[in-house]
Formats: sequence, C-alpha cells, structure tokens
Amino acid sequence: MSTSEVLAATGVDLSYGATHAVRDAHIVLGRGEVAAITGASGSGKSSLLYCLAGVLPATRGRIEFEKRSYGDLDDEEISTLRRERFGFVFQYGELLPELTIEENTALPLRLAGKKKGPALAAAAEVLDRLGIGDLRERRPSQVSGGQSQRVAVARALVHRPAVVFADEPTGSLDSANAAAVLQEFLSLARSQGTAVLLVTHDPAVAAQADRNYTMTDGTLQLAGAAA
Ligand SMILES: Nc1ncnc2c1ncn2[C@@H]1O[C@H](COP(=O)(O)OP(=O)(O)OP(=O)(O)O)[C@@H](O)[C@H]1O
Repeated sequence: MSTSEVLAATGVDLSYGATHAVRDAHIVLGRGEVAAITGASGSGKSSLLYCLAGVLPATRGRIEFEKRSYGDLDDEEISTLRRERFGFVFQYGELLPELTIEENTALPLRLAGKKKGPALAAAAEVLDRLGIGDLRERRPSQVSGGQSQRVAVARALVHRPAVVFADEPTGSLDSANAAAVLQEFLSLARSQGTAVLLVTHDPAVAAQADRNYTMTDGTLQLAGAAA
C-alpha cells in the first residue's frame, strides 16, 4: 500500500481508572487504506478506535490527522473534524427513527451546513450506489437489518470523509448479508479514497482489509500486510 498518511498514532495509552485498556499503540493509516483490528472481547479494540477518532482522549501518546496533532486542537476543532472529515458506522446502524432513510443519510451534510435540496440529492446518489435508492422515503422501522446497515454505511460516506471508523459494522447481520454489506461498503469507500478503520471479531471481515492488526490485552500488533 503506497499512499500518503492520513492518520498516525504513536505510543497511545488509554486507561479507565485502574483498567489499562490500550498500551503503547502505534498505527498508521494511509489515504484510502482499509485496516482491520481483530481481537478478543475486552482486548481494547473499541477503546483504541474511539481514541483515534477523537472521541475518547488518550491518556498518553500522540495522534495526528493530516499531520495535525489532536493535542493542538481545541474541543470545537476536534468536533468539527469528527463531523466533517470522519464517518462512523456502528453495529446496529443507530439511525434516527423519526427521519426518513434519505434524511438519515443526508445528516452529515446538513450538519456541515449544506442546503436541504443538494444534501438530499447527494444522499439519494449514495443510496442508489448501495442498491437501496427505492427505500429513500421509508423510515428505519420499515427496512430490514441488512438494509438498515447499508443506510448506516451511506450516512458514513455521504460527505466523502477522509476516514470512516467502523465498530463491528456487520456484527448484527447473518454471514451472507454481512459479507455483501461489507463488500459494498469497502468498494464505495475505496472508490472515493476514504480510509476505513474497522474493528471486528470476525476473521472473514478482517480478510477484506489491506492491513490487519491484532489486539491482545491492550497491545496492538501488525499481523502482516495482505496487499
Ligand atoms: N467506559 C469504560 N469504563 C471503564 N472500563 C471500560 C470502559 N470501556 C471499556 N472498559 C474496559 O476496557 C477494556 C477494553 O474494552 P473495549 O470495549 O475497548 O474492548 P473491545 O476489544 O472493544 O471489546 P468487545 O469486542 O467486547 O467490544 C475492557 O477491560 C473493558 O471492560
């Protein structure tokens, strides 16, 4: 994998009181690169992901996005970064029940100040690319689990973020559905140059990444490049 570096972490620790969840983590993510972190439950995968996403403050170490250290950014700059340059996918989609599929998808663009018409048009285009354009007027309660995860993927990518952080993005789906959603997610991310950092229990999911890391008791290790 070539590419310029978009996210880099060195010597990152994260503790919750006496629990040392992440120990001296080093990771570099290139532009458009897909990296997966696998590991047992409680090994610290989600803690590291949320640290790298600027959601949880690291106890020690340095994290840089496009060469700017989080330590040099104030809270407002960090939240702008999260909102405009990052996307997020969680295990259960976490769509807003009162909004339509199209409105849910357009949310990052609306939060970034884009007008409703162009935001909905961009949402419709991404939903089409994920094969669910015909569901755009429905509410989340009126779509299946797999469709709902595709909407979550559409919402994470609609503003063409630099990085998507995905925590068990297909963990709620059966294996056939999980494989299809993951493939569509990564193919769309790669086509727009968005890097993806995904956390998973599932080796089949990790096998789709360009680079694999494993996490054991808070320690991150590169498992070897797959591409
Ligand atoms: N908010 C918190 N307060 C205290 N301890 C926490 C908190 N969140 C996580 N932990 C602890 O930190 C450690 C790492 O948890 P984390 O959720 O990062 O692991 P994980 O590998 O993502 O697990 P899973 O695969 O089960 O989601 C665990 O020992 C967990 O109990």
